[in-house]
Amino acid sequence: MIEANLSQTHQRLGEIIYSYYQLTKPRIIPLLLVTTAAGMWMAGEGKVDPFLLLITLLGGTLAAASAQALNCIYDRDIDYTMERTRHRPIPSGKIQPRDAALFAIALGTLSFILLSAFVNLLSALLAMAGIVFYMAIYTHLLKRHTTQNIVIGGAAGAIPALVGWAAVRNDLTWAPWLLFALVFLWTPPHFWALALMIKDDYAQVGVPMLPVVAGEEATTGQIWVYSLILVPSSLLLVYPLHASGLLYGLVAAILGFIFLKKAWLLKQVPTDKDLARSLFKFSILYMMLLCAGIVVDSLPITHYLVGTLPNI
Ligand code: HEM
Ligand SMILES: CC(C)=CCC/C(C)=C/CC/C(C)=C/COP(=O)(O)OP(=O)(O)O
Repeated sequence: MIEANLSQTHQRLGEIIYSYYQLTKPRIIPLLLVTTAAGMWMAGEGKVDPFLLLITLLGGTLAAASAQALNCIYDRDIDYTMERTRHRPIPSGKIQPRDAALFAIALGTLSFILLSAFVNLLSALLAMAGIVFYMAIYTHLLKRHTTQNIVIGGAAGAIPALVGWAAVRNDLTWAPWLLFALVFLWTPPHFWALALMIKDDYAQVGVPMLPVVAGEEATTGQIWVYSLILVPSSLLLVYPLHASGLLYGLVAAILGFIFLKKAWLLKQVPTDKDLARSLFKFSILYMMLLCAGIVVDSLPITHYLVGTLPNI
């Protein structure tokens, strides 16, 4: 009897922990951290202190989780109506908004304390700016009011790259701002490709995502324009900034070619959901590999190997 009660309590506790985990939209956080790591390695020119890395990624995780939990509280009405989001912890009644708010405040506070105490004030303030921008500008001001919601709001998702650089150098030069710009330019193709697939959901709750208001043709046209700016911009890290080298340049060029091809194919058949899905999925791989390219390119072993290549 006691054993059965204990096992029930364990199970209940497990469910509660899982619900809080879900509240942070955990699947998105790893890619945000990958952009932070790219900023760190670029700033450290291949050498990053493991303790600094750990604390920065932990602080970044806590800040992003806090931002997502706050977003879940604010958007609980539309999340309840949309099929994709109906099972989130707040609309499904697993977590009360008040408890979620306490959780989000605790995460945000912990992030600020960790980053300011063990990293530096600039990175802590940037992470806080990310939370405020995502909530106040994207979620509150823009999401339900303009088709440009994710273009301007996308700046929040680009801040973790700045956090990474600032954690190592305690400043912000052209190179981190370019990395910021790459994530910023990448966000519209990333999100609109997905929005093309789930536009009926957004239409149902009156969120003016571009495909809902302007239609598929205009959206794929915009995706194409942003992709056309993104791909050449990614090479600016090599020249004129010299913040990354030829290996990264090669990776960026190959990834960029595939990105442009997928965006172009989608532009030809704007209603094809498979092409939209393909671009959305590739957008995630693109950002992951682009950042991996920055990291690998910065490593001393890469410099050594590139140095041993015969001059052409
Ligand atoms: C305003 C900007 C953005 C919006 C509106 C947006 C929106 C979304 C949405 C609605 C999903 C589907 C998630 C779900 O089904 O619950 C998604 C997936 C995803 N997003 Fe974004 N996103 C944005 C920016 C970013 C940024 C900056 C990153 C990271 C650098 C990112 C990384 C991801 C990843 C990794 C997934 C796939 C998650 C999975 O495996 O299901 N997103 N995004
Ligand atoms: C430094 C720092 C903490 C930055 C915060 C970055 C951050 C949390 C970016 C998230 C971007 C994102 C996935 C938005 C989802 O949009 P949505 O909320 O409209 O998606 P939904 O339709 O799934 O709810």
